[in-house]
Amino acid sequence: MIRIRGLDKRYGNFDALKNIDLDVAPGEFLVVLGPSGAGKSTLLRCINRLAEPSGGDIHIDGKLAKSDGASLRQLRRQVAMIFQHYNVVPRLSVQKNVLTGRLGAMPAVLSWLQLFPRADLEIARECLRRVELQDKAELRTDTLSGGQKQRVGIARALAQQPKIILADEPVASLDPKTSRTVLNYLRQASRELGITVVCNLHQIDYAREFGERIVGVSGGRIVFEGGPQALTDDVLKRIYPGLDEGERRPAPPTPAAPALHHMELQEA
Ligand SMILES: Nc1ncnc2c1ncn2[C@@H]1O[C@H](COP(=O)(O)OP(=O)(O)OP(=O)(O)O)[C@@H](O)[C@H]1O
Repeated sequence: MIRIRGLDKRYGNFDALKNIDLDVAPGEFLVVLGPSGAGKSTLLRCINRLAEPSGGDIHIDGKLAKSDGASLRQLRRQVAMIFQHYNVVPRLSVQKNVLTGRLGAMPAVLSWLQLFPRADLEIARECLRRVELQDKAELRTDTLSGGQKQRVGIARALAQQPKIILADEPVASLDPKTSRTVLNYLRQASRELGITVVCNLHQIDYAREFGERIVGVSGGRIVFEGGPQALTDDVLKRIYPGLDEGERRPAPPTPAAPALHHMELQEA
């Protein structure tokens, strides 16, 4: 579904990605693991052309990705994105946020007027049902907890009916229990709908639990590719050079201070 060959991305003199070769199979749930600054976000942003590669080729579903307007529109319809900070519109209802996933598929005049055909309203309802937020459809999105906002982000991505979802650290701002819930919704959708998912994660334990395959990125290069069982201590040393064993161990199941806010807002 995704075929990357010789991908380079430079920012000035800095090599953010160096000679990346990567294949992602249709329907696969691939986790990209690596320390901060490794190049994980840059990799996703090159795949959907939010960042222009400095060299190399990316094929999506057999087609060479290009940067002209028509190619970009087609690419953005096929590839949805989920962000760390949810990127929902706070004052809009949950349903309207999900419907924004339909805008790329609508005639321009209807999207300007925000007139959604009945079929799109049905798609939005079905996507909200998948993340079990159908009862919150009419609420303003800023009344939801962090985990619920990310479920809206997933529903919006699904409403796009994409072939690929790129998830850029989708649970970095959430406590462990909520993180697993959110990743489960994403995995379920991928399995049931056959959507290819590339998911950037910081957390080793989630990578092992959710990744069908894991790619380790360090210093802009792929330093590991394999199944969760192959993610040994030696491999982790390659992905996280300079960190001692204790630091590489999964975080204890207590939420970090910033996540407490989300915990307080969670549903009972
Ligand atoms: N627009 C930019 N201009 C200059 N440098 C950039 C830009 N975007 C990213 N970089 C640099 O490229 C490197 C890789 O960044 P990237 O955001 O891809 O890392 P990451 O692995 O996603 O990190 P994190 O987990 O902290 O988000 C970093 O050193 C970053 O500072």
